[in-house]
Amino acid sequence: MKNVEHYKKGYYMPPVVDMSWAQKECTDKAPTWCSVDLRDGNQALIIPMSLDEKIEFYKTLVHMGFKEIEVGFPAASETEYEFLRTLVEQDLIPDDVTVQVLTQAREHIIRKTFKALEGVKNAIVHVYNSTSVAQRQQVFHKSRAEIKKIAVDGARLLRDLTIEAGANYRFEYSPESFTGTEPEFALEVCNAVLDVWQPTRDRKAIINLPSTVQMSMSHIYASQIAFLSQHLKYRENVVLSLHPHNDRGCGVADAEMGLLAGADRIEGTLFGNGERTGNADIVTIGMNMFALGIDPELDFSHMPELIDMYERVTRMEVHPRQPYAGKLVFAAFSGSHQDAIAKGMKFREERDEAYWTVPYLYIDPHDVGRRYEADVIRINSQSGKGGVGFIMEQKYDVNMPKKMREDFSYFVKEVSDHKHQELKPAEIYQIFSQYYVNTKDPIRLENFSLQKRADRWLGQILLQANGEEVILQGQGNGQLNAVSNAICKAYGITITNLVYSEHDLDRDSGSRGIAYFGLTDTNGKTTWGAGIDTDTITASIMAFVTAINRMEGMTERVRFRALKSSPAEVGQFRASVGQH
Ligand SMILES: CC(=O)SCCNC(=O)CCNC(=O)[C@H](O)C(C)(C)COP(=O)(O)OP(=O)(O)OC[C@H]1O[C@@H](n2cnc3c(N)ncnc32)[C@H](O)[C@@H]1OP(=O)(O)O
Ligand SMILES: CC(C)C(=O)C(=O)O
Ligand SMILES: [Mg+2]
Repeated sequence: MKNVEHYKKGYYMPPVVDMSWAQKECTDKAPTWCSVDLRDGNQALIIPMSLDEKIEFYKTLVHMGFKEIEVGFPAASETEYEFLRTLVEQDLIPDDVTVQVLTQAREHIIRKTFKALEGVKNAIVHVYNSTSVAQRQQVFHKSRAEIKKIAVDGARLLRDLTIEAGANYRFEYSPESFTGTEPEFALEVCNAVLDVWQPTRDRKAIINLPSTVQMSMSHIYASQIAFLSQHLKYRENVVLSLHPHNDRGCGVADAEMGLLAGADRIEGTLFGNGERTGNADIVTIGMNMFALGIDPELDFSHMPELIDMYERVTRMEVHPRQPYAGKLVFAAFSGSHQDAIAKGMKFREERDEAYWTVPYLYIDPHDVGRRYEADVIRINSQSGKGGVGFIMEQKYDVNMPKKMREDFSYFVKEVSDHKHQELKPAEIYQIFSQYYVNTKDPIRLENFSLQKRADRWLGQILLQANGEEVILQGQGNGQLNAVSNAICKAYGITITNLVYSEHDLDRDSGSRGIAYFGLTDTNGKTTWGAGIDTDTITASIMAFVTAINRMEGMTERVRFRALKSSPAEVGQFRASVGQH
């Protein structure tokens, strides 16, 4: 690509670092989470949230279990200031929740921030200044010592104003643009800040290391974190926090690796909203833990409602492929995946497995409030019999014979291919009803009678065919046999193989049953049909008639034979079966 020579790495390797953390597989407990949706997320929106929208978002965060929430930058605007005041005045901060506020390391901004905090019981005051080489050179025009002084002066003011307020606020410091800062210098500044705050076991300080702009692969960021974790003063009294952004698309990976490297806390947002490419996505990080059997201690089980709130108040959209949350993340369109999922679900049901192992589904969609029928098996021209069968069985109780499933799924696939559209379960059922159940063309079952004579059954069947009424007669060793013989003889059909099954439609309010017939002709071609009725024998005859109707050339056959009975014969038959 042109202009590649304009770029070089913008990060700095730590001088020495113990990399043994890289041997760990995963974290074994949830970190302290801090949502920065209402500050970092909000400052990245085209239209920042209104007061009411912030309150709604805040209440959701509390409900999900966040114990630390950065509620804003009170010195930034009237809305930001008012929001914190509203939380205080409406008593919206539970005792176990700490609100966090961000401030630049500038005196008038810090003072305004403290004013906004009046009456807050538990607060974290978060002060930052940029320490990177680029910002020292281009923005602040200051030496390392002068940059350190901004941080230390800010830290002192936080300490003094807290004492003055008689409060017990906790403090957080961020060397902003940490990823573009030499790790030794970031360490020097953080240690100088900690020297001012003198953190204790009961009042720990938070050192937050942001990838304000992500500049390296995740193991490099993590080795920078490890370096600070291993060399910070007062380490046991410091909560080491991460604040990854996503410029290289690795925000979640940075958070996960940073935790392995020694961090205790994560700042991030729901669905990764935030400046430019966003902040680290707490939903993904938390759900990644969940999927490994580690309790994230945040509740993501109402994901659809969470998305609804998020999209409404931020005016952002959750991407359909957003991990764990997107509309399509549990969807399988392709036949072999659907087949494996349907079999995996059955296996799980039969074996009552303790652990989730269903192929192609990383987690159980139910755990995040999603539904199998609507979200998992989705039908289009890539789908197969497993998927169509799954929908028909799970949603409509229709359990077709295996070969019929195949036949029906090819039929459905063709419809989808021609329409160039996904087919929803209701559309699939409609296709089934229209083409495979109780069909009336070219022959329509009007009535029938069955009588047993010695060990034989005599069948009479009244049909409407070719615009005429016709009574057919046949006999056989069973009821269905008598009817099928009558029809086959009349229309010259030879059946070489026959498959039959039936079952109740358990969820059907009219307590109907369904019967299926597969009829193989002399060319070896099998045609399928189904019949639904409250009476089992009627359902079976309907299924047989449907399979006959669906046979190739049946319309021509019916027209050619042009069978008809006289009105007197039909009237007599009707009277004999009690039909008027
Ligand atoms: C990576 C991050 O997300 S950091 C958070 C960023 N978020 C925001 O900025 C949103 C809220 N901010 C605001 O509303 C405004 O910036 C305010 C109200 C806080 C301040 O506005 P202004 O007074 O106009 O200052 P502005 O933010 O433009 O900063 C410019 C000055 O502050 C200095 N400055 C910027 N950040 C800091 C800091 N963290 N500490 C100390 N000084 C700083 C700059 O060097 C510059 O100084 P100069 O005037 O001597 O050149
Ligand atoms: C204020 C700091 C922590 C920040 O948002 C960043 O550096 O990304
Ligand atoms: Mg940020």
